[in-house]
Amino acid sequence: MNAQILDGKATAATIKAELSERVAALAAQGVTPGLGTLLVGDDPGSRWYVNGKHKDCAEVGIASIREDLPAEATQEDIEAAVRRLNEDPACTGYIVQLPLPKGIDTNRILELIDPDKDADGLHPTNLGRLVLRVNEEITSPLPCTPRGIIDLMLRHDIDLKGKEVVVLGRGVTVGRPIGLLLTRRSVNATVTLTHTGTRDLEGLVRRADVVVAAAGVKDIVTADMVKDGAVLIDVGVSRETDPATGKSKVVGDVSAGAREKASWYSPNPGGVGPMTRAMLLANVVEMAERSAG
Ligand SMILES: Nc1nc(=O)c2c([nH]1)NC[C@@H]1CN(c3ccc(C(=O)N[C@@H](CCC(=O)O)C(=O)O)cc3)C=[N+]21
Repeated sequence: MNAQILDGKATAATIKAELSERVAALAAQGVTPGLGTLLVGDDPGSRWYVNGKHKDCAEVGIASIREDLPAEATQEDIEAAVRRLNEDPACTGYIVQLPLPKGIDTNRILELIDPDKDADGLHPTNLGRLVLRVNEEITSPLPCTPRGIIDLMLRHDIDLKGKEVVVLGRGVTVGRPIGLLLTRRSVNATVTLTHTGTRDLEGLVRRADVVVAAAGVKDIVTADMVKDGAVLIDVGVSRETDPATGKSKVVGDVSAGAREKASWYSPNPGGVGPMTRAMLLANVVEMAERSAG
């Protein structure tokens, strides 16, 4: 089978164009959404991600607010920056770039974020709302990566009702929250969450109509594990040096052989990453729309 590509980059561009119109409508009401970022330290990867978020904002007309702290910043310094963002009226939503330096109590920082400004949708209050609101509309920010994965499939008319979805990886940003979204009545998928303690991973994956691979283990999804015609969403990020160029490159969880058996395949890079960024913008626009009434 020749898998069709779930092109996250192109889909994200479409979403950004839609969001630009909504930002223009807000501007007509005198409202400008503003995304804040809090970055601690000088890790080049984290800096690259944060710069990308501000570039995305500029493209759709969202204002940018930056708090950049040195690697030596203390718990108190970071908490003070969170309070500034909570109080800044120009900042309608913001993210704390993860990971934070060693020695920092990350959960304490994340819990200080005003839930109404939680652009990542990862504050305990917003995760709790996701748990509680099974059927009714959710009017709080949703976790960006899970939302992006589901949106990418639905925009390609992949029907998820009654489908068996197997998720690899129990991380807080993808594996744990995605089941909450997929099992809402409006989506109605059946979800199995697998992790390092799972027995018979192969057997579970072989049943799956949709595999969301977010383990962060290169090629963990092999051809013999995958049902013909499955939808494969490659989320995991590992880095390795490309022998041809000597440069570091992203490698996903889905092997080349597995890809061949898929009906649809979301590549990595070029799939879920750009969708995550687009959903961050969607959360910021929606938060501004809600506060504009
Ligand atoms: N508070 C917080 N929120 C996050 O959402 C968050 C975070 N911290 N820390 C780090 C991870 C990672 N993450 C990515 C976002 C976009 C791409 C992305 O757009 N990647 C491109 C390019 C990849 C490349 O070539 O390096 C792609 O997949 O095509 C990747 C990774 C968000 N994260």
